[in-house]
Amino acid sequence: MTRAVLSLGGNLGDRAGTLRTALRALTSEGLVARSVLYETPPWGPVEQPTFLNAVAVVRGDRDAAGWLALAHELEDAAGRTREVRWGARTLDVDVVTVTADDGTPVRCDDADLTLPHPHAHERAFVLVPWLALDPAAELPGHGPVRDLLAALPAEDVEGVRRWEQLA
Ligand SMILES: Nc1ncnc2c1ncn2[C@@H]1O[C@H](COP(=O)(O)OP(=O)(O)OP(=O)(O)O)[C@@H](O)[C@H]1O
Ligand SMILES: Nc1nc2c(c(=O)[nH]1)N=C(CO)CN2
Repeated sequence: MTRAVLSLGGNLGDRAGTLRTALRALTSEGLVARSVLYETPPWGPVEQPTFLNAVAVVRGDRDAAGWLALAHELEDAAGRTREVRWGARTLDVDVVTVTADDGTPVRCDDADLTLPHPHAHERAFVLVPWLALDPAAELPGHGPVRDLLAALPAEDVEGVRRWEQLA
């Protein structure tokens, strides 16, 4: 068994409906916990609409490649097409970390699967929902999520706003 932290986001179409459908699909995939939805300003160089984001923790029989395959299945089910890097999309599901049951983090350096996710430590849209879900969360190789958030510009962190009440 492994445990994966997934980041879900989207900024096209029915953002909340798409995210809720994906989160519901995770209930049959060993969903352990999920954050509420947050509204987040676009991260990165592309000018684009505001995102809704959430973080989910899942535990199941899949290995790291299996969690990535699930991420792609969810994106495909949301009608996502792959166009501009870091650009607008109906649904983006990133695998943030995968951990074995003994606590060992899985590390991968392939272009197809890099673990931990190479940008998670600098993305308030990942760290804020993750910390709300798990105050003891740690990003392997980077440290406590709480400390990573404290190191980000305040405006990045304050831009991430809770969009729905506690689930
Ligand atoms: N940890 C990971 N989680 C999800 N995709 C990954 C990961 N590591 C590598 N990839 C690869 O990245 C490729 C491009 O993903 P995608 O189009 O979602 O990029 P992006 O969302 O624009 O950028 P980012 O991955 O920085 O959020 C995917 O085909 C996937 O195989
Ligand atoms: N706020 C926010 N910004 C992003 C997001 C996202 O999910 N949320 N995903 C991106 C794709 O890599 C690029 N920028």
